[in-house]
Amino acid sequence: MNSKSCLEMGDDTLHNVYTIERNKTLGRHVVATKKLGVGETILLEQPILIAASNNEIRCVNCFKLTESHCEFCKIMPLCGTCQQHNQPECEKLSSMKGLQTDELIKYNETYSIIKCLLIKENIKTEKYFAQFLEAESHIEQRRNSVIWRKYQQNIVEPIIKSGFAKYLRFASIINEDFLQLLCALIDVNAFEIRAPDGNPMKGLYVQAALLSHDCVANTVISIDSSYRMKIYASQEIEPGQIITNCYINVLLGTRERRRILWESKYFHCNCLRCNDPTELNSHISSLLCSKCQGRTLSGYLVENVDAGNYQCLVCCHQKPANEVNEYLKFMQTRILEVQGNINQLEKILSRLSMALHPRHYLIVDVKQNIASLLRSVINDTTQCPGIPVYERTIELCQSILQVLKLILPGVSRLKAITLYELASTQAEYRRLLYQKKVIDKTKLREYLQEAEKTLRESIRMLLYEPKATPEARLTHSMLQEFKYLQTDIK
Ligand SMILES: C[S@@+](CC[C@H](N)C(=O)[O-])C[C@H]1O[C@@H](n2cnc3c(N)ncnc32)[C@H](O)[C@@H]1O
Repeated sequence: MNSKSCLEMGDDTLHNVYTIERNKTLGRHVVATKKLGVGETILLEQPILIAASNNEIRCVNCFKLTESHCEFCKIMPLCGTCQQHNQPECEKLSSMKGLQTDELIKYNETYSIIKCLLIKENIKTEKYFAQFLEAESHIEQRRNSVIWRKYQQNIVEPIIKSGFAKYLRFASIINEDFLQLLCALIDVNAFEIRAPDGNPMKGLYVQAALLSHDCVANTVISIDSSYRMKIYASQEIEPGQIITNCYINVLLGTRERRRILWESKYFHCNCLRCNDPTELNSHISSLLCSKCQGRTLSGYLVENVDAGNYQCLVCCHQKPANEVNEYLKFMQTRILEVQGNINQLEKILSRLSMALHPRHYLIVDVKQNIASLLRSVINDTTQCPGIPVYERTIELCQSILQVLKLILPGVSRLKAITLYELASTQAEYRRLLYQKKVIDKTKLREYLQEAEKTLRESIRMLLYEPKATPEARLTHSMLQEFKYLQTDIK
């Protein structure tokens, strides 16, 4: 992608299916003006800004990692392959004679703010900057916080010292607070997007940022290889209904999700899932009750936030929340220590299964890890995995899907990919059983029809993905596999 298209976002297609409203809790938010069917496009948008994350330095044209800079403006990172970046931006920077470029180059986190200021400087793009300024920043909550002080040192002071402001038309409004405001606006409103190497970057989409959060969102967000965002309905949306996006990983428990949302977006989530101690019956944060489990009554402990404990829904047995959280933190570290080791992960899984609900998020996390390692064994043509490898993969995919179906109603990429892994493992497994003469032709056909049904469900969910995405490419392979299955069945 080049930076020119990045700045042409205002001309993108806006489907006239929503209106922007405002209330006390959500601030501005997006409401459907008509009934939206599953998969219906709500918004297509180009970002106004793409910025590197985690202190990485990326070419401003192709976003690959680089250490070199543009030979004209001598500021913006530009890789050896890219000849130029956004022309007005480069010309403006080149014209700043006497600018202390060292300060900017030394503190590379300044680039995103410099680019923001240049969006305002350019009369063709300043309207997008104006829209961006209307967004929520929570600047007062951030004042003098750790992040504030970090940005003060790494962004605000270097920009001020470089003398950058004096070259801008609106120099008089640039002060420490204004630069902190821009940093806050990016943090609260940017989306995590993928760099060419798969690492995270930040993308600023002014329209899409208007969507409020819900832990069970009614949209899917997809970003293609030219960073164009597509938002489509994951389930039917009625006129007047709020259109929502989930800002965080759905495979976390309420305590973790709320903590992350509070620390990064400065609000307390009160969605249906967060307010339900069973998390929509998924029990993704529940524990086994050591008092009544295994007896006639099998209870689960769910968190009672107000009481600061976990309480059994059947026998009312209690555990202090801090004790539970310490245990979860400890087990999380153990999981990280044994990444990539199937046997160790299986051991941890048995240990977790004695304490946590079978759909607890840590159990799901370990199961996902094991399933993905087993899938690599199955896909590796140099290995001949035995029947237990297939059986275990199928079992794991099925139990992961049970959780996903509860917390991700409607269309979901995660569900589609898990369904695909299940279907292809099922098909390969049954073919192997047939080869080994464990099952006959009739049984094989029956089983392949089952895999075909699962694969069809998966493909149906990925059909709405934009063309230039990994998921669209995956759909292509899935369609091939679907054809093979149909031929085999015939
Ligand atoms: C990406 S912005 C969304 C647009 C924002 N309301 C605006 O007016 O610019 C994220 C901010 O919106 C608010 N917000 C979004 N979802 C919310 C929710 N479910 N509950 C409360 N506040 C929410 C929070 O202030 C959050 O920091």
